[in-house]
Amino acid sequence: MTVAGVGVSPGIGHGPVYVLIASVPEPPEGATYTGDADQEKARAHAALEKVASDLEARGIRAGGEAKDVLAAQAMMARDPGLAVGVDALIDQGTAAARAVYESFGTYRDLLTSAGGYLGERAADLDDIRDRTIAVLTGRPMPGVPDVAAEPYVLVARDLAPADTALLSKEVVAAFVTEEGGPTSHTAILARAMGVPAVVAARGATTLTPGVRVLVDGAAGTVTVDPGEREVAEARRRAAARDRAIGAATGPGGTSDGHAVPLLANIGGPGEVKGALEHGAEGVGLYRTEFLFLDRRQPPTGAEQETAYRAVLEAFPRGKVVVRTLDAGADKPLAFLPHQGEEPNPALGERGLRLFRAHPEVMAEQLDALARAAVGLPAELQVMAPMVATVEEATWFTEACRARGLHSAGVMIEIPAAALRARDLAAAVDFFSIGTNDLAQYTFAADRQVGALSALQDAWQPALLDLIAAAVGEHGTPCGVCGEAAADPVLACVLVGLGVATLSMSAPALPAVRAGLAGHTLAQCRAAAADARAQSTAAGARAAARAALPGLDALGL
Ligand SMILES: C=C(OP(=O)(O)O)C(=O)O
Ligand SMILES: [Mg+2]
Repeated sequence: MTVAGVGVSPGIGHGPVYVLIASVPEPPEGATYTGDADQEKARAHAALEKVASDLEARGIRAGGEAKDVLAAQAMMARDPGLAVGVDALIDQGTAAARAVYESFGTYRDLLTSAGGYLGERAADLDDIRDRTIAVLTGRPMPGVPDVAAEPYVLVARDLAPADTALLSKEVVAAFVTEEGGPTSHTAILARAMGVPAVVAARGATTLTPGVRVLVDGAAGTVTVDPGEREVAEARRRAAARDRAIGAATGPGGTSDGHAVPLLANIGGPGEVKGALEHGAEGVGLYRTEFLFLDRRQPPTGAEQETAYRAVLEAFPRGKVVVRTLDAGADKPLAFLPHQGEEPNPALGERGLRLFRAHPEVMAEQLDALARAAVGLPAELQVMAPMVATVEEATWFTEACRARGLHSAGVMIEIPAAALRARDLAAAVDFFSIGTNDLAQYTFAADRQVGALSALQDAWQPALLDLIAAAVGEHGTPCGVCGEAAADPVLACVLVGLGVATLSMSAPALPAVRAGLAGHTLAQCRAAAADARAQSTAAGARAAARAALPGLDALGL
């Protein structure tokens, strides 16, 4: 049997299925136990202690801030008051699992009514409750195991950044999700980790836990219980492709010497090593929001400065494009609450718009960036996300210049900005096209929704037209940092459209480098023209391939 989806991170993954459990069912009201009360209490205490020590061990493995957060959670599980509450309920005949559920409920109400920082701890408490109930009822633990005897294939409805924070290639053989499109965060994280991934795979969560599957992250297939020969053949093909693309080295460019700097998209200093290993010439998109996610307080200016400096130091001769905080919509931040629920978060107060509502957060970030660059040779460029108008672009660049940040640009990810790039060009030093959001807003298709993944296809001719409009003839340099740049065929088309730099998840760099090195600038231009002459995404892809004869030999 094969489950089909959309391949978003190439490579072959093989291993047993682990289905991510999102929640543990509530133990039935009025549940009782048979047997001895002391034994039931001992079971409850042992379960709480197991959860506490597991959390502590995970914290030690993760280190950093996660260690403190998990240690604090372990302390909650060992709270004597909680145990007293559980015991009292067991004395009244309530089963241990239900007693745990109800005692945690009392604590939860206290925390949420206190509000603020304490209120935000309610989610931690729910996590401990669910874990304890899972132990008591013999159910699988919610959350993702971060150690395993053998790398597993993680199957989920969707994955949040917090689910994957502790994972690595050594633990996960592949990701498979039912939701998500090519630009969803599951896809971006998988590519950043170099782990094969298939999204929009309907029915994947019904796969039997433990069954072995073969995931082809390029073809978008998940084959259940494959034969040994099939696995070996898939691995052989992937290795041959890796060898062919690994032969291209050095700075990015076409075969006739048109330079196209190849840059990395990173989420923090932790990804610098991978970027360098894959030959990144600099950073084209530093998504700073990862420094702010899952925090109850924003990072201090000094903490930000350290993170930015670490990245600038790693690229003494290259450029580093730092994007200011892109919060809101799919990246909500606990300390920057919205005024009420937004009915359409992707169309709401996000990116630069949120910064305008909280100018003190932007001031602190820009000041930290200016300090981080002092005395370093790297070329720091700063850009704002979600800019729609000249007025917004001007507001941002003026704020940068006031702090001595000399290269200030904006992302082009809203159709209005692409259409009037000529006007914005006068206000900024550079552009970077975010094709993920540009596709989302062009096709009115939420990038998190798996069912709409076809509309997230960056080969859609309408998107190619908007990219051409953004590059324009204004002379302001324009790069691409959306996931479209990671497709080696599309990368040639983007260069043919006049895009100056390409930035992508680091593991995608070798294939893009090889694709460009196998073609001339004239071939890239012809591929772009042929693709734009088509009326469908499939037609555009086929036309571009036909104009790029070097792809087959590279296995691309
Ligand atoms: C690069 C982009 O930004 P993000 O994926 O972080 O929204 C984009 O929208 O293309
Ligand atoms: Mg974006």
